[in-house]
Amino acid sequence: MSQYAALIIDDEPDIRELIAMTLERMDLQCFQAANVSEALALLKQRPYHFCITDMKLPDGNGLEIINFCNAQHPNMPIAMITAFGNVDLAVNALKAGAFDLVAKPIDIVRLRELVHAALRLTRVPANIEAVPSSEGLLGQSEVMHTLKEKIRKVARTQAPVFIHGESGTGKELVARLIHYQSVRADQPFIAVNCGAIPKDLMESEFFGHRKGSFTGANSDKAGFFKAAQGGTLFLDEVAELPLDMQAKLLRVIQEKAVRSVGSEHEESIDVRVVSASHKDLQQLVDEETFRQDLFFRLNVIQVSVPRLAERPEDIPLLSQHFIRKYALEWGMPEVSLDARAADALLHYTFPGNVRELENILQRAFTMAEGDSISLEDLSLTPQAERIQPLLADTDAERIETNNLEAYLENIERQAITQALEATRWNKTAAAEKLGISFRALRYRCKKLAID
Ligand SMILES: Nc1ncnc2c1ncn2[C@@H]1O[C@H](COP(=O)(O)OP(=O)(O)OP(=O)(O)O)[C@@H](O)[C@H]1O
Repeated sequence: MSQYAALIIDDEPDIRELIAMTLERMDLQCFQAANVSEALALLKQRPYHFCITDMKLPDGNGLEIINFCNAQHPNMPIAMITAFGNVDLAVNALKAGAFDLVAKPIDIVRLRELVHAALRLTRVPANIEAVPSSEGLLGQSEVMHTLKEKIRKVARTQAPVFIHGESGTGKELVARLIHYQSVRADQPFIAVNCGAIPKDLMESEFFGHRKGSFTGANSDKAGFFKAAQGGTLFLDEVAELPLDMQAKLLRVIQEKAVRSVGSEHEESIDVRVVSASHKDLQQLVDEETFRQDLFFRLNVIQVSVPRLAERPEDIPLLSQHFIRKYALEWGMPEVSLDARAADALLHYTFPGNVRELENILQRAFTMAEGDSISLEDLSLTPQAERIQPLLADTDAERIETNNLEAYLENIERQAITQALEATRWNKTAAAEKLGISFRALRYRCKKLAID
């Protein structure tokens, strides 16, 4: 007897038959329904390992099936059959929790791949705590529970995800968890910082190049998309992509194919794109620095990562985790925070979020004498200094100079250094503080020889 059961919902008997034949060859026992009410009746009778439903049904639509299953069978992957060009409905289906989409006319090879992926879901740990602890997202606060639940749900679909949150909140960690909870867990996870790639190398870094296609291309290179084949490509700081690159990226995502620089052929790719930014992409779209169509593609599902200030109750747990981590890494005995230090951390605002907390504790750990970390060891920047405007008194002075350029460079250097110090040399956070892009900050640091 077959190990798996599938439910096929479509009002066209030919399509149901085609899907049933394909699935039966894959050793699935198939049940069929021609409309929503038949489907709901079958869903109430027994569990299924997989469900595929048409979007438009005579007495309703596929979203009703998804909503019913979200409540009754939350672990069953549901694929949605969509008519070509119906992007809005497709996006709604993914947002509602559909596992993946199948375009009409149905491509049997693609359907088989999709069913394989759906059945693999049963082998993926449903519980986020089952992921190795080094990868774990720490936090017992309510906002973190909500986030973990969302990650669990999102990991079970193939939809693109956009992760929004301030610098250092753990966006990359969230992206990794989405990958490791998904059917792609045993395939590569490739993380790319879009703000750190030189503009003229972008195309070759993303899509690869053929040997000899430009000066310096001494061998074939695969590029990020091909490196992530079968897995997940994480585009961090996606707002930093220049507009021409955004257009190329959109094309690759739409076509599911890449052409390396210097190659004549396109190669098909199967990569889930997860992106992140601390910036408000909708605002960038309004300002016309980010393409609306790309935003629409990337932002099918949005996950927000809370600031550390929104979950102070997690600070003790995180502190203990980082102290233990450095004690282990450096082979030293574990220390604890004394009462004043613990209290100060609870009331600190952490513009650099969890990363800043980690940096503070790493430094304090090296400073600590004896078996505890004191308030002094933490060297917290006083609140007043952090909110003082960067250049508070320049306009009060009379400016006299015979070298305007050097004078301005000096002010620029001062502003950048202060922002870097205030963010513990976290360039992403410093750039945000200064209101410039990560790339612009990198360029200015280089120009002004700030190390
Ligand atoms: N909830 C958490 N539990 C444990 N460690 C965390 C958590 N959140 C963040 N971290 C740690 O904090 C550091 C920063 O996290 P991460 O790089 O994921 O942040 P980010 O939001 O992607 O930052 P950026 O926007 O600057 O790229 C990492 O070392 C990460 O492991």
